[in-house]
Amino acid sequence: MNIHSEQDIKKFKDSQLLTRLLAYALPYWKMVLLCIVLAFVIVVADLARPYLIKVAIDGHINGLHKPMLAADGSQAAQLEAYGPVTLMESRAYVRLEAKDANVAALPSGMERRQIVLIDGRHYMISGWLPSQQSVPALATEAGAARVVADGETFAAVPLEDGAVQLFREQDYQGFIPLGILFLLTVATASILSYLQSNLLQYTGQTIIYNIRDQLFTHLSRMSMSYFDRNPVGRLVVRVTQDTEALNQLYSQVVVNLVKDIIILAGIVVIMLQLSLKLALLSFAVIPFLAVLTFWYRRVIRQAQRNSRVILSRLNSFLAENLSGIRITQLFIREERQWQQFDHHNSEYYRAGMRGTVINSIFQPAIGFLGNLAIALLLWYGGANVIDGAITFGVVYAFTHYVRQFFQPLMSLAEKYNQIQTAMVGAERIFDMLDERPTITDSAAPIKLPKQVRGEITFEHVWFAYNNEDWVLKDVSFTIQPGQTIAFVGATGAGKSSIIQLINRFYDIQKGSIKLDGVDIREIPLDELRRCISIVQQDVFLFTGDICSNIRLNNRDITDDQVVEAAKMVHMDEFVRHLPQGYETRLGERGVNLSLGQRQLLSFARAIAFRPQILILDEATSNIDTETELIVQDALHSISEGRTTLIVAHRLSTIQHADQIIVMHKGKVREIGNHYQLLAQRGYYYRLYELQYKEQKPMSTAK
Ligand SMILES: Nc1ncnc2c1ncn2[C@@H]1O[C@H](COP(=O)(O)OP(=O)(O)OP(=O)(O)O)[C@@H](O)[C@H]1O
Repeated sequence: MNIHSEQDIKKFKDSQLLTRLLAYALPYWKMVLLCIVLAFVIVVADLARPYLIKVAIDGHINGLHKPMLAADGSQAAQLEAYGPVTLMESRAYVRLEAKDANVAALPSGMERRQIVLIDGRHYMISGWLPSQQSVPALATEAGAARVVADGETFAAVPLEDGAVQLFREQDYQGFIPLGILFLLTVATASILSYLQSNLLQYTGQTIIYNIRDQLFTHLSRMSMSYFDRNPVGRLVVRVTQDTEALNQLYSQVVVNLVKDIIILAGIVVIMLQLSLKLALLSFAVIPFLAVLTFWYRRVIRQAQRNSRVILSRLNSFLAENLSGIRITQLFIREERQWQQFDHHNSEYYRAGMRGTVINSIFQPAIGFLGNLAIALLLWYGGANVIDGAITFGVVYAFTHYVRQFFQPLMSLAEKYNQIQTAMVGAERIFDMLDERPTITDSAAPIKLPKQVRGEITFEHVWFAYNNEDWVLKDVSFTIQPGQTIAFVGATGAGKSSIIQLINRFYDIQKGSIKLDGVDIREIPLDELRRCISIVQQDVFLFTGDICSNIRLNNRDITDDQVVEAAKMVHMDEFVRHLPQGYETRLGERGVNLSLGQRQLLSFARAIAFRPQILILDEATSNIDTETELIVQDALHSISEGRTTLIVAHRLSTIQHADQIIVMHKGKVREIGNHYQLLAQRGYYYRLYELQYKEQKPMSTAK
């Protein structure tokens, strides 16, 4: 399988994903609950505003022309039951809500009054206009002013500006608490929104922090075969990008979704309360909305998945190609690599465009439906205001509520994107977390004694990386404690594989590998690895200084031990010449050290850890002959009392080994020391001959 072929994982049901995602949020349920409570208060404050405006319009701006009750000043206390009383010329007046005006029987001593506006002048008429759409006109009858409306005639008294002001006074007074309330709702909503968003961010970031930690710990336990299958780029995307998508889910979506639901429910309730007819009219667009949302959900989900898969491929490709940029440039493969990149890039572009097109249809369509609802309101509500069935304030409030109703729907697209991205991210993360390391401790591990002897036995070992092509076939040998053993053989013979098996980077399929007589599968992994150090041809340096690279942050290794190890491999002198000595920082992958210097550092690292078993896999291949002689010399003393395994192509480096194991096509071909093998005149002899033929005459006896 091509490692770039990022899979579209569809292992989990959405409900499973949600349950697992919620499980991460569970420890923070108090915070989440607090956020939801805050969201509730914010919604109440938000929804109160249009209602306050409605009260201002209907109660005060249009309040002057409401039907009134009038009584003698002495009855003012009685009138106060209806609302604030205005006193004018020893008469008391009180406004009635439109519905109170339908009461036919008047309490005794009370009269109907209403202020009407005709040709820019206010008149107080003795009675109520028959309906709100009545158009009053002035008529004079025997010198007295009369007002005629819908065939009814009312006695009328013109009101002076001062008198109108008197009636307006309660409106001016009414605006003050309304204004303060309005301001309070704005301030409350703003402050609580600030608190809520910070709290949400905090919760989201903490959850994601935990997930990232879990991922990293999980990854560091994974077996080598997992890393063979998964390119680094992909894993990096998982830990950084996919977790960020989850953060969005926790900090933006979850609580806001609850908030949106409260808003929608709240608006529906308020609308039904204010006017059943207008509410039903506004809801007429909901079926269209449902169809639109259903369509959107279906298409965007697929588009999102595609886009994520392609992005992951692009990232993996980038990560791999940037690490290998030297090779690309050396072999002048830029054009070809660019073509491949361009292919991924344009696929991602197309996937992105598809998402954009879908969104660019959905959002305006929702907007259109919202405006359609408002148009219906204006048409029907407007006509009803004129008829007097609905007040202007209600229609005004409705237009606001419809807008507020559609706002969460408009941002639904965005949220849906976030949810989808998060779900895809969650799928990948859980898929990764569910992958169990294939190399684990056995159920009942056997602890090693404090002092490991270092005897290694291979008994009929069969091994394949992919369970098919045998790399090692029936390999058996024993290495006595403290012995130095060398592996030789052609490229691909299986030497490095043997090394990888000893520290259980991979597990074998058949046979057994034993350390001090215990099958290594029974030994706790960290105990096994603690007693083995490996020096490889390709040395990896971590960002940090030389000292930390030698001791790999192991606090048990003192500074003196680091220096001692460096001295043993003759690295000390060179390090002391560096500007900051052991504290010299190494750039990413230690670009400021030569290959040979890196290998020396790797030697020092292996020695500092004082392992019982030392493995050198082509460890001196990059070191010059002179330094190699010094290192060989050092090796002599280092390998004293330690089991040492050496893989080398240069036979000169392994002649002193106690045993040489000659590998050929995954099998042990010959075993013996240098002289025994030469005497056998077999495969080793031929190798030796090839390497030394031109340098010195053959000597097989000593
Ligand atoms: N990580 C891996 N995944 C799959 N196959 C592998 C892996 N590493 C090595 N192999 C295969 O195993 C076989 C033996 O490889 P190994 O590295 O053990 O040989 P070697 O004798 O050490 O060779 P060299 O002298 O070149 O280092 C090779 O055919 C190689 O293709």
